[in-house]
Amino acid sequence: MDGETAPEGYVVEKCGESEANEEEQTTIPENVDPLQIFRMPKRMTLPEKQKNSDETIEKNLRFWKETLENQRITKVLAPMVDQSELAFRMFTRKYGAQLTFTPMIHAHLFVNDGTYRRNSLALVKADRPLVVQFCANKVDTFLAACRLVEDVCDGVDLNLGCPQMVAKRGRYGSWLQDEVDLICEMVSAVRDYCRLPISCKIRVRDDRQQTVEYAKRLVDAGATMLTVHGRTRDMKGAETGLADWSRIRDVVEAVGSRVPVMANGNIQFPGDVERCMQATGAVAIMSAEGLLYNPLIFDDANAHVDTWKIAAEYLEYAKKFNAGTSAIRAHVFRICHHSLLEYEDLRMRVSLEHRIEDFENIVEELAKRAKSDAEAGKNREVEARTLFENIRNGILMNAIEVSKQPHWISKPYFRLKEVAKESIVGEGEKTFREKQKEKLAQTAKEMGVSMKQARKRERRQLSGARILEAKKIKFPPCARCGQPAGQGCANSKCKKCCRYQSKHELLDCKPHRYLFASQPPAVSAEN
Ligand SMILES: Cc1cc2nc3c(=O)[nH]c(=O)nc-3n(C[C@H](O)[C@H](O)[C@H](O)COP(=O)(O)O)c2cc1C
Repeated sequence: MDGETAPEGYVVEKCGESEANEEEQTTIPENVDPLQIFRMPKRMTLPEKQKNSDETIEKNLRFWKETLENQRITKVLAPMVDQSELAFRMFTRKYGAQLTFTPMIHAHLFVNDGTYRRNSLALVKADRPLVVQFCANKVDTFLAACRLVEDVCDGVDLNLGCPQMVAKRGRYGSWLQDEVDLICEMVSAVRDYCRLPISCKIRVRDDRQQTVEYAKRLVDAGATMLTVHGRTRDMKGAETGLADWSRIRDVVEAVGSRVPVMANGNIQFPGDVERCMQATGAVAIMSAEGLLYNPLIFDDANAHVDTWKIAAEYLEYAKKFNAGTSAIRAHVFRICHHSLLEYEDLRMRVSLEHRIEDFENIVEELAKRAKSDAEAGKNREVEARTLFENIRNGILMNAIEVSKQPHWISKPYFRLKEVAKESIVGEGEKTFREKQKEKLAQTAKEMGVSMKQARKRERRQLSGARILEAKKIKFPPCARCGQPAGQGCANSKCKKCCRYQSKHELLDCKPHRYLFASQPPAVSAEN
């Protein structure tokens, strides 16, 4: 089936897939437990396309303004690929997030691939209000995707901010901002034919006036809410830098009376929400990285606590809401970022483990070490309090100050460029990055290869050495043959030696699934 030109009322299914028994329920039943997980069905039928009445369009236009006002929503969790998954959405809600966005979903895959659809969207009734975000570059596909989620969320959003190369190749995100007519057509189609209000998430353009014109066009086309990220498309990776809140204010002044504008960028400390609202005039604040490194920044009372406590609680949510391994790993990395820089072996374990129990063990170990670090003389109480006081007094903590705080206290992550801005580097001195670059140029020259190749080789060597190092930690040698022993093996042996010993001595080893003691050999897993 061609998702781009699909006729009305078609059945959406993956090519070659026949799932006669698959449920076709597309709404969350009324009497369901608010925490029960609902997944999108693999097979879905789009109802007849009907044009919205003027009243519906008018109602949708008012929806976000009234919802944000009535529910006093000011704190919003940003859409983040693999990171604003159900578990993290629910976790941040506990600590102050009032509106959440799903990770970006590819509209084309969502419409055409039942397996992708099922895996890309997990929902619970308690996670509302919720916006489902799509990326798309075709009017029909985008509209079909939006109509598929009509009964499971409160709004749909078009991602016009993603600056990555993958988005450039796929022609979506911020790379679509050069095709404003197409964007407007997509937005208008949803306004006219979908029951949900449509919003857009944009980046500021290089030029102030251009940004304002862009925002006006989107609102004219039917956008009922705008999120403005105060960085341009080129501000990414090492060049991320600080968001410019004054550029967000331009948009608020231009269209703020017609639709709500949310500000995004640089929310890293609790007080930043109020500061940003004041500086931009935006009605609400959206945070992404700030919440990843410290999921409690929206909760002024608890904002700076031990990272291992936060990580342990997140893992409970991950278990409850069935988060995927890559999302869990990335969250543990970010929440415990500063501590994992101290404990290299734990960092390696985070990158290699897969099971949730393993992540729990790592966090437990981190807690033990952090506590003993604290007992070993660092004046944790005073330092933590200083950090909090500084924030409360509205003194924006600079990177140097933050880096002085104990690593186990949650705090934001600063990129080198921002650190440099905060005058960690004296005048005329070279930044860490510049020094690294010089070193790499020297290596490349010696090896007679390009800088890119030299960097690749360096990385390969580094990761090889790290994996070997981690393997040493993970797999102690088998007590019999010296090969790596199985993880958690009851006999401290490799699989083969464990089987030999278990069979002859009638022992159980659960990790290797040998049950010679508890089950007769005939039904043992060795067969
Ligand atoms: C891990 C990660 C994933 C992201 N994924 C998305 C996404 O799916 N859709 C989107 O519009 N923006 C995405 N973004 C951008 C954020 O929503 C946000 O606009 C950006 O990080 C700036 O906000 P911040 O300064 O609070 O981090 C992502 C950002 C991060 C860090």
